[in-house]
Amino acid sequence: MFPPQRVRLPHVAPGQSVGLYGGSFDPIHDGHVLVAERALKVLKLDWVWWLVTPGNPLKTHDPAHSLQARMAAVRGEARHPRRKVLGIEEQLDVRFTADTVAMLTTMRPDVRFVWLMGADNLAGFHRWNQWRSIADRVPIAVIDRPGSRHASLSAPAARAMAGRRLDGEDAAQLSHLAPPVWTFIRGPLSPLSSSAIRAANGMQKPSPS
Ligand SMILES: Nc1ncnc2c1ncn2[C@@H]1O[C@H](COP(=O)(O)OP(=O)(O)OP(=O)(O)O)[C@@H](O)[C@H]1O
Ligand SMILES: O=C(O)c1ccc[n+]([C@@H]2O[C@H](COP(=O)([O-])O)[C@@H](O)[C@H]2O)c1
Repeated sequence: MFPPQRVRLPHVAPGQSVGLYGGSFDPIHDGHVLVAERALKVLKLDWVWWLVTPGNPLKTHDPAHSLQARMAAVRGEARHPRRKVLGIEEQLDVRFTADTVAMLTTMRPDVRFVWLMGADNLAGFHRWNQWRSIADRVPIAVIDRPGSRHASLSAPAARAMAGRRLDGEDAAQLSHLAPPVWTFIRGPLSPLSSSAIRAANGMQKPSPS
């Protein structure tokens, strides 16, 4: 299905765990860094791979910054150890997370991948292309976000996967469990959003998170 030879993945030892943190990062802000660092710690991950998307398939506007500029900014700002910054969706010309996850789990079946997302994304997860196939392939960690907790936990995908929810206190086990399985991670919150930053810079109106 995919031509893996077109993409080189970072080194990761067999059996290690990798948090896949997909995002527009248009631009990156401290809320993103908080999410990655919290996931790394709470889930006891070996790595976080920042997957900078060429463009969110559900967003109607193109990113304000080029993929190269966004990746460079992520490299500059996300200085936590154990991070890698990838543009594999551009390299493979895929846009849907289901395809990205299928490719990665096929290429590295010996790695424990976990998908990371903010709570606002769980609220709309049921609208993603083949969302159930994503949930069937990798555990999912949802990180709390101001104003999104209720909408996410009562969303169609959360209800559909209610029986597969792991208590947040057991989050360190998540990457060891067979999907579908997910957990909700609470902790320090950041009110930051890229759309508010773009609006403050006169780039576009803030979008509701
Ligand atoms: N402040 C935050 N707290 C928790 N999660 C966040 C926060 N900001 C972004 N995220 C999560 O990080 C990932 C990437 O988000 P994205 O790059 O779209 O940033 P954003 O601030 O939500 O942008 P926009 O305002 O343009 O929608 C998503 O999973 C999103 O839910
Ligand atoms: O595959 C989909 O249908 C899909 C729909 C919406 C968002 N995503 C992915 O979700 C991640 C977060 O996107 P964003 O724009 O909220 O940062 C990013 O990796 C997107 O490609 C994926």
